[in-house]
This record gives sequence, structure tokens and C-alpha cells, in this order.
Amino acid sequence: MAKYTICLIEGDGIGHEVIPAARRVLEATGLDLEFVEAHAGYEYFLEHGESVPEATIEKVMATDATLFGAATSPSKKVEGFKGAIRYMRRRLDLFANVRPAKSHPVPGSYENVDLILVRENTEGLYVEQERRYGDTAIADAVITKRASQRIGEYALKLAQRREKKKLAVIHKANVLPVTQGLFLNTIMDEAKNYPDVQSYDVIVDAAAMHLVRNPASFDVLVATNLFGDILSDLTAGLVGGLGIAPSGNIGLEHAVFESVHGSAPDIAGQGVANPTATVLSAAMLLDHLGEHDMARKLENAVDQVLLEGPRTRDLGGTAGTQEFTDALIRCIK
Ligand SMILES: NC(=O)c1ccc[n+]([C@@H]2O[C@H](COP(=O)([O-])OP(=O)(O)OC[C@H]3O[C@@H](n4cnc5c(N)ncnc54)[C@H](O)[C@@H]3O)[C@@H](O)[C@H]2O)c1
Ligand SMILES: O=C(O)CC[C@H](C(=O)O)[C@@H](O)C(=O)O
Repeated sequence: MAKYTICLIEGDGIGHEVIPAARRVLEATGLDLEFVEAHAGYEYFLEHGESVPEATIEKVMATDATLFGAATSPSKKVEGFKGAIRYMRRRLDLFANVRPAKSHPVPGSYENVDLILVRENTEGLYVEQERRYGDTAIADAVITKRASQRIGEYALKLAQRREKKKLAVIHKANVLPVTQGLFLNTIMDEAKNYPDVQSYDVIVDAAAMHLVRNPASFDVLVATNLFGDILSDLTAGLVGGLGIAPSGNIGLEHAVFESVHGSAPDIAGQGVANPTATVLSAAMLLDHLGEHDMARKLENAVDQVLLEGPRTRDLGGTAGTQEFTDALIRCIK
């Protein structure tokens, strides 16, 4: 039996391109890995009537960690459809969505950025409870003390292990003192147990401005689900864009790693997707398994190829997914 088993889920669109690329990179590490393939996404839903079959959940639970490509969610209501990644986050209680943004040697990346956005991954507006009364539509935002406390604890422990030891609690308690106030106050109370971490609160709109003006001043950020969703695309944009930004959906028992980007229907099937975000998510997966040296080796190889080329189109180059992946593999070996 291999040392680690890894579940691979391609999903939709460019998921079919970036997961095989990341698999080749993982195979090139020489680690003793066994891969198990599973299905999820909109294409699977159209064929089988469900977006995440139970067999996929079982494979995610039975393997050591999962690498997910991307999945499509249509912007209209489709009867019986559940967004694949959103369903998996809640079903597997993957409560922490960890989204690092680090400077890369690519055009448009700020220098000296090294931050991690921790997004609460199970509630907020993502409980997806919407209803319509005539011309009025209402969505619930659920915030619980339990989920706020555990995401706060996760972010504080993460900040404690880092050099700067700073935690920005992102909120909108000035307008929503009951829901956002519960999130903010619960985390600020928890922070009293971490006196070595400098915890401070920032209102989300101001946080967006500060992130663009002075991203190097941030260390760890924690936010409710939708604010974290929006700000993590912003932080991806600070350091080279969606082609580069990785993430991990982490629970107490299971973990699913995935790029921040989606299925990119505008470029899917053309062989031009940048696999970096998925490869860096694979590096996070290796860290999760305790393979820290190999994780650093992957990250260093990514930055070396980003610096020297070839680069993919989203970063101003002309390389396709294959050519970029080949260069990465040469660099690892
Ligand atoms: N975690 C997920 O599975 C996830 C995340 C985001 C969006 N989505 C879904 O994906 C679909 C498309 O959403 P979208 O277009 O708003 O976002 P997207 O992230 O798929 O694409 C946004 C833009 O970034 C580009 N891009 C993204 N990844 C790239 C890569 N690896 N290399 C090069 N360019 C890349 C795309 O070509 C596009 O122009 C939607 O159905 C959405 O619901 C899923
Ligand atoms: O396409 C979906 O079903 C979800 C997209 C997803 C989200 O959390 O909203 C994506 O934007 C992300 O940041 O992971």
C-alpha cells in the first residue's frame, strides 16, 4: 500500500486540464502516492442528476486528502442542483477555508505580500436559504457562536505560528451588529486567550481599500463566508491573479484542496489554463500530510518557472498548460 492515498476530482471546465497537470507534478515528486479518482460538478449533474455522488464523499473520507479542480454553478436556479464544492464544504464540515496570498515573480504582483485569509466556510449567506414573496426576495445570513469561535481559534493558532503574529478580524458589525457583531465579539473574546497575537478589527470595506493600498501590512485575516469569498479574489489579484491562487478547505477529519478560481468556461478545452493554482494547492496538501520539504520544493519550483518562463497566457506568456507543466517537472527533478 502506498504511503498516502489522494483523491482527485477534476470537476468541470479547466478542472479537466489542471488536475491531470497537478497529478503529473505530484508523480514527479517521487513520493509514495496512490491516486483515487472521483466525480463531482455540473457536467456530472447533467448526466446523473446529482452533483456530488455519495461514492465521491466516501472516497474523500477514505483517502488522506483530496485535490479538487473546479466546478461550474449556473447563475440561475436549476431544480435539484447543489453547487459541488459548496455541498462538500458543508457535508464534510470543512470549516476553515485557508487562502494564502504571497508575492510571486510575475507582472502585476505586489512585493512583500505574505498573508493568509481564513474564510469561515460553513455558514453566513452560504446557508443558501432564499425565498421570494412577489417582488421581494430574502436571503438568510446565519452566524453562530460555535462556528465563529472555531474559525477564530483556527485563525489565532495560525497567526501564533507566524512571524508577525497579527490577526485582522474583518466584519461589518457597524451595519449588522447582531450577526456580524456576534462573529466579531466571539473572535475578540477568543483572542484574549492569545495575548501574543495582535488582534484588531477592520470593517470589510476599509479592509478592501487597505489591502489594495498596503497589502504588506497584513498577516492573517479572518472573515465570514461571503466577505472571505470576495476578499480572497482580491488578494489573489494582488499577487498575480486567479491562475496562481491556492486554497485548502480544512476540517477536523477531512481536507479538500483547490484553486481559488472556477471552471473558467471562457478558456476551457483550449489547453491554455494555468495549472499553478492547483499545483500550489497540491503543495498545501503535502504540508497537510506533513511533507513540508516537498511542499517547499514545489513552491520554489513554481517561482523559478514563473521567473524564468515559460509563462502561461494569463501571465503574459504564450505557453500552454502542458509546456508550463513540463518546465515545472524539469525543475523538480
Ligand atoms: N471553487 C470552485 O469550484 C469555483 C470557484 C469560482 C467559481 N466557480 C464557478 O466557475 C464558473 C466560472 O466562474 P467565473 O468565470 O466567475 O470565475 P473563474 O475563476 O472560472 O474565471 C474568472 C477569469 O479568470 C480566468 N482564469 C481562472 N482560472 C484560470 C487559470 N487557471 N488559468 C488562466 N486563467 C484563469 C478565466 O479565464 C476567467 O477569465 C461559475 O460557474 C462559478 O460558479 C467555481
Ligand atoms: O461555484 C460555486 O458553486 C461556488 C463558487 C465558490 C464560492 O465559494 O462561492 C468560489 O467563488 C470560491 O471562492 O471558492
